[in-house]
Amino acid sequence: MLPQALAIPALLLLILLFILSVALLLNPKEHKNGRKYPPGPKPLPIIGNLHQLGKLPHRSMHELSKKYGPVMSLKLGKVPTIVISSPETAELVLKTHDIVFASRPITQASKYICYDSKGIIFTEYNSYWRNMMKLCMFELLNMPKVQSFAPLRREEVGLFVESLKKSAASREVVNVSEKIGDVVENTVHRMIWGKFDDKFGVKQLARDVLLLMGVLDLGDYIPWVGAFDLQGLVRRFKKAHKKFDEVLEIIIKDHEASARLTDQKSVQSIDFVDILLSHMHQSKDKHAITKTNIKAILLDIIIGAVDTTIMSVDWNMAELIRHPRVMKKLQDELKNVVGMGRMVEEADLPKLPYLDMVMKETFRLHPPAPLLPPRECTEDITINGYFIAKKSRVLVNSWTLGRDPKMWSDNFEDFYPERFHNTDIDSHGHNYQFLPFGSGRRRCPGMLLGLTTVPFLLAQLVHCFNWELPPGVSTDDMDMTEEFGLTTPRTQNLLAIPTYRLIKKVN
Ligand code: HEM
Repeated sequence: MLPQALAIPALLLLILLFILSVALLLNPKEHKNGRKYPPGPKPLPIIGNLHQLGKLPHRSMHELSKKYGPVMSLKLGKVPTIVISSPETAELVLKTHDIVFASRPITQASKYICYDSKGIIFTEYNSYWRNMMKLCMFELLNMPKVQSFAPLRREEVGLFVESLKKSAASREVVNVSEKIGDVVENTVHRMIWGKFDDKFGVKQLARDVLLLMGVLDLGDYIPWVGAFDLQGLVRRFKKAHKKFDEVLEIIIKDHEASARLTDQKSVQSIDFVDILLSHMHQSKDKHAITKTNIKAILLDIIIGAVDTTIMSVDWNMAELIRHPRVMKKLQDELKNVVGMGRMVEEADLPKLPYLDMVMKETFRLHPPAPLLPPRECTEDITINGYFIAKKSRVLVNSWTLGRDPKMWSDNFEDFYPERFHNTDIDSHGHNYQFLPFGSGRRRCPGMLLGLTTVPFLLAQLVHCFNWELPPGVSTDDMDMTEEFGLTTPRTQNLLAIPTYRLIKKVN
């Protein structure tokens, strides 16, 4: 018999143990080996929680996280996956423990299309990635380099405005999304290859690659689907890669030949291929840059730059047309700062605070990469009290962060750029409720370029033209549904009629 003094605590302990065991039986995942695992919906055999992703996984995960919390566990096929859904936990992953989450999983697409993951985006975190990132940051995407391409952007945007002016003169309905796509593609491709006539169809090949990269590849989650190529994707990946590679070879050979012919190219005509070729085989160690590395970087730059920029400008225009008050306020700012006699110059951008707020508000509601490209955890770690095993895939739901009512107040669903007024929230990745370019070591290296191209193009569209929807279409009819892929564009193209509004001839 237990002494009376101990009997009551022992009984209490027994009751407690019983309650705990029942709780563990009901939710066996949450505690194992003394570890507390993140909660999440129960996975099915083989597919795990794949069936719960729906057409728009960021939205499905948003709904699930309301029930399971900001560190949620899913099993995608056989891949343990953690979804991060609050600014506090995002900070733990992207700042406090950044190095543990700085790797990316290798996917079939990155293996077969992106030169066995030899670029930047889909590369594991290691000395190879650090070297490639350094090369990109110092040689291609730093501020002086971004500025050196300003004349190119100005020329392409000038052509873009001229073509819209023609449509305006004939009151044509313009496919604004397509036009934005063209000007962004022209700008990015010219920066990469220089002025070219695209006789090999590299733009279309790049489009094919971008489309394939966005397909949900079940082989990444259920190995036998990949091994037997049941979706037929591996065949398509290899075919797209081969075609793209053949054209790249020709373009690179062309550049090598012209480099031999002309010792000195003018600074303005130097493109990314020239810059990268000048670094080829410079060092003798394992980090020497080879032609394959160059091709992989060029492809990753296309993957990183094209669709993100197009969809950013497109969503901005769609939101502005839906919100005439905001459009008018932005046009007034442009009128006051730039005047009605000329187009916007890049030098004007820092003097346009409302334009900056509009762009941020669009990024908040429509982040181009709503789940950020996946990270992979490189060691066992505990986040917010939850154990996360090495090799888990980690998704930061940037779309949810932009809708956190604690951070953005109850009107978080509204398009209201003024919410950024008098705040120090910027796009650089240290405000964890707002991560359009990600954060930490893997933050977007093209951020400066993106933060120049997007507002420059947008400002031009808004300053040079008034926009109205086609006859019979009202703002309520605008379909704002998203499509999930590598980025998250609108499913419908934006159609509108421009009216030219500048007074003098465009300079
Ligand atoms: C509006 C434009 C853009 C947006 C919104 C955007 C967004 C992003 C995001 C969210 C990431 C993932 C960051 C993370 O995991 O923390 C990323 C990565 C990346 N972006 Fe961008 N991006 C844009 C433009 C560009 C441009 C113009 C380039 C290149 C010229 C570029 C190249 C890359 C690359 C190479 C990575 C991979 C970085 C790594 O994994 O180490 N991006 N971008």
